Amino acid sequence: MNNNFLAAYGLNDRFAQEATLYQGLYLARVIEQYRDFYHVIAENGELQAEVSGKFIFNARNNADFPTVGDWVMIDRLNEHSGNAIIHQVLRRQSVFERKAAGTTHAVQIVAANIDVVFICMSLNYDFNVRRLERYLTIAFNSMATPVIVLTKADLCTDLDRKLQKISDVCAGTDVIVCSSMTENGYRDILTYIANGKTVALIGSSGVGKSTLINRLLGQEVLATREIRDDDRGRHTTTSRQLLQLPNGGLVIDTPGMRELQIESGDLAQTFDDIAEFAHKCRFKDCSHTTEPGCAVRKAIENGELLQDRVNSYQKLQKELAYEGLNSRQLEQEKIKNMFGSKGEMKQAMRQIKNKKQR
Ligand SMILES: Nc1nc2c(ncn2[C@@H]2O[C@H](COP(=O)(O)OP(=O)(O)OP(=O)(O)O)[C@@H](O)[C@H]2O)c(=O)[nH]1
Ligand SMILES: [Zn+2]
Repeated sequence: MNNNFLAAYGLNDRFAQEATLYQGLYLARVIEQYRDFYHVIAENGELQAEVSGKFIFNARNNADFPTVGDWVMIDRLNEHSGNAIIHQVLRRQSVFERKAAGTTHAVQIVAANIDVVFICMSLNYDFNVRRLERYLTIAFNSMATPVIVLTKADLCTDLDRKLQKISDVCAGTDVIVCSSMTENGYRDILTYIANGKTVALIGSSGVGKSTLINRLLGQEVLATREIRDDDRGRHTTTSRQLLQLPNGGLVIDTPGMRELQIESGDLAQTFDDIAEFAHKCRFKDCSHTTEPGCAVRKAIENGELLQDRVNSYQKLQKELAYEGLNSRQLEQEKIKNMFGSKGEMKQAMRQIKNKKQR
């Protein structure tokens, strides 16, 4: 297998190793998703592919189907006898999901195997610490590493105050300040995009994600807003969803990633300060509203916690869909199906756990 070529598409030892479980099949990465087929990159280059009938039969829900960023096992390396057939999706290292429109239970996977997710927020009108908390929750739940990117520094006059506000809610997450108005305005971001690493950008519309991706690409591949306004639709010049950057990194930019809202998430990590107090509440399922012996309310009274922050925690808690599985649970389910022996499964679970603790 020519893994050097695929390394430029993010192949690492973990996937290469898992691929050896599937004798006679070839490793490929999904770079684009259409309704009924995919574009994948394999060791000889790009191919059109579709899932096998057996795959469809065995799929339990949408989340089982390949998505952009997935590593898959296909049956051929050339197209001469029709589409390549996808037989298997390798276990995802990270996964971004959203609820499918109009349903309460079905989740839709929007991208997989992202190493670093840039949470983009502009320093002017979009600046909102509560929104940042939401995106951090999404990021932590995905198992990708979040980095906060503050855009449009040129439009901000009180940077220090805003940075302080951010450090109050997300100590431990790196923060980058950037601007497209200066030549080197994106230099710091590049330090997070190593060779073969896959990144993605999330954040509200208009914060400058396309501008940033174009800068990273070194060319105007994506239509930014001023171009889009008089030109129909977005991404007019390309429909690629997984792009290679000149420095060897990869960026995933799917419509789904752009529309991510908080739908599932593990709030504990984003709100670990609150969780610490909640631990000491008299009742295990304390809602921190009227219960006696509530350590969270006491912390607010003592000035150890901000009422605002607790409010947004409670609001998010309500919004979270607890029905259905979150992405981590989905992956665990999948491992169970994939690995026959308990030992193999345990090992895989340990890997996930280690990754989570990092
Ligand atoms: N002043 C200033 N404007 C910027 C900066 N970065 C982007 N913009 C402008 O902000 C507008 C929106 O930028 P886009 O890159 O299209 O935003 P986006 O996040 O991709 O938006 P969606 O595609 O809708 O998600 C454009 O007019 C950009 O030129 C910046 O650093 N400073
Ligand atoms: Zn309480």
